[in-house]
Amino acid sequence: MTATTGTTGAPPTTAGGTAVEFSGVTRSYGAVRAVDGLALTIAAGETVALLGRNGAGKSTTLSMLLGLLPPDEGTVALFGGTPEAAVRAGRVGAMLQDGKAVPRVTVRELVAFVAACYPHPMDVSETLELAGLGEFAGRRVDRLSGGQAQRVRFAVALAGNPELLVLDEPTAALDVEARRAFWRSMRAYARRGHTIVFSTHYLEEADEHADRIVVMDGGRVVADGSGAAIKRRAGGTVVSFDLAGAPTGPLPGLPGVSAVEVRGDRALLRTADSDATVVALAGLGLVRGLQVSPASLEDAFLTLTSAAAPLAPAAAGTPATKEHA
Ligand SMILES: Nc1ncnc2c1ncn2[C@@H]1O[C@H](COP(=O)(O)OP(=O)(O)OP(=O)(O)O)[C@@H](O)[C@H]1O
Repeated sequence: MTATTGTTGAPPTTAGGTAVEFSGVTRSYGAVRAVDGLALTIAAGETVALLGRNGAGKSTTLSMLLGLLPPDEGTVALFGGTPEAAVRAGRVGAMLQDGKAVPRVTVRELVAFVAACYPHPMDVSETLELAGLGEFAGRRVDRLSGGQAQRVRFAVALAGNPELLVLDEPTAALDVEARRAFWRSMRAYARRGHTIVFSTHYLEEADEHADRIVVMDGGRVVADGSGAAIKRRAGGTVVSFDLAGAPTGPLPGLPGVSAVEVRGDRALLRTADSDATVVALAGLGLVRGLQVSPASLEDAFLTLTSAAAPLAPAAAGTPATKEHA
């Protein structure tokens, strides 16, 4: 990707190379293993979503990436050096989940102050524009709504014109319109050749805005690839029907079936061969309300993580795979 900027100074651009590298990283809090043997390489210029449920280990991963938390085991490298060195050199901008507003300064003053701390900052007006703060530039930062304050945190992350932008659940407090505007800005920043890592609970956001989705669960990477590749890997087809009191015992053994889930009186079978599954179901007389549909990204996500508690787990014990569409 080529970097084009309309910024002041001469921002360093990362043409190729590795931006982020986790090798065998583990981190526990007491008895809780928040991140468990993480190996992850992110190339410069990639936009990567860390997708996972509450407690999957995303924030802990991002804290280690930023050098805010040391790993118990393993190493984290940014641009081939330590996270601390990359942060000190102004190569990293971060937007974390919390962060208190500084009282009594205006949005523009705050962004200008932060920009001045970096060797190759972005032009302040451009930063405000990109973060959707043009009309609030003169407003005190402690007099903003939750969504506006979130945009200020985005502006602060952008101010240094970082090569690597790290965003922990960046759209959590934003309404639909602000969310759209945020992603537009983020994509514009990514097009300049910068690397972006963001965490999210939202499958659609990950699918729509990232080049690559890293699905975490229980501190581990359970899938890594494009949205399409993840759907392919965990998806296949879902065949569903009304159980009407029929026993579920034979379902996991039907041809093609990789996972079985029961929601109320409905059985959902994930299958790699829907024709064979449907024929077998017909043989058992289980065709009431029969539906055959492609697996959604959400289906894939539920298969890859343990939330669905499938009767016959599809991928239990299999290592995470990496695929690209
Ligand atoms: N400071 C802490 N002390 C003890 N346990 C913690 C601490 N921070 C996180 N944990 C635990 O570590 C695990 C991973 O938490 P983490 O915050 O990294 O997950 P997450 O994917 O970011 O979750 P969320 O989406 O809810 O922010 C969870 O089980 C959490 O309860």
